[in-house]
Amino acid sequence: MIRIENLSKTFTLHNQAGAVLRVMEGANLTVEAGECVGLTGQSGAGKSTLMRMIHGNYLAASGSIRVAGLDVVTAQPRQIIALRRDRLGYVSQFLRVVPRVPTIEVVAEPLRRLGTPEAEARTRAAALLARLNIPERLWGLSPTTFSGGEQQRVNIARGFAHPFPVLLLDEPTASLDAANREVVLSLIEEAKARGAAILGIFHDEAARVRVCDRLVDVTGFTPGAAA
Ligand SMILES: Nc1ncnc2c1ncn2[C@@H]1O[C@H](COP(=O)(O)OP(=O)(O)OP(=O)(O)O)[C@@H](O)[C@H]1O
Repeated sequence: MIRIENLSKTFTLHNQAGAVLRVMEGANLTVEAGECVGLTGQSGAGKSTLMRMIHGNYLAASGSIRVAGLDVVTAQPRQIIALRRDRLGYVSQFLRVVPRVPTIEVVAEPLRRLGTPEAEARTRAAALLARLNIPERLWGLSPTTFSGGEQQRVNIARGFAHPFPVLLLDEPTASLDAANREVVLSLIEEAKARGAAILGIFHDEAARVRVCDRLVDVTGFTPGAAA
């Protein structure tokens, strides 16, 4: 489902005399269907950079990243847009939304983009919002003024609305209380059970132990570290 081979990444700092940072070299990683792999490694080791490359936000210097059959390193932008629409979900830590769009629409939108009938999309969105304990009186409001934890839960509801075969999770339990953390861990377990391939960053160690089948330390992908 995710197959990364011999991946390298450099950053060119155009505002600093074109300095080139080599941040990753010879990275290999596979995530199979039904498996959850956790990325570890100290701050700055490259966990987020790797996730952004898989999502197609950062361009690799070389190597390949096959996600549900598409190599995102060489793919055209429209192919990446299609991949994100139906096969690759990404739950980042922060919600980014268009102002004034009601919460229920924010959550239903990924389904509507796939052609799900309006009523069905809203029913699914409502079920997820209820499960994540977002009070119904807030569903018609834009989430822009919600608390950090509420915004994170709206983001999770949106990320889990469509049963993506591949999911990237960036600290999905970061600012949640115990009850909501439990809901999110159950959603992850259910996604694994239906065969999703999941790659995540979990600073919450207990969460990591519970949902991850394997851990991969990205420090091994630091230039010079590869054997
Ligand atoms: N857009 C960018 N431009 C230049 N350098 C970057 C950029 N993004 C990341 N880096 C560099 O790449 C390296 C890896 O950063 P990254 O954010 O992937 O680490 P991380 O393991 O996710 O860290 P943390 O746990 O602190 O979030 C760092 O040295 C960082 O400074």
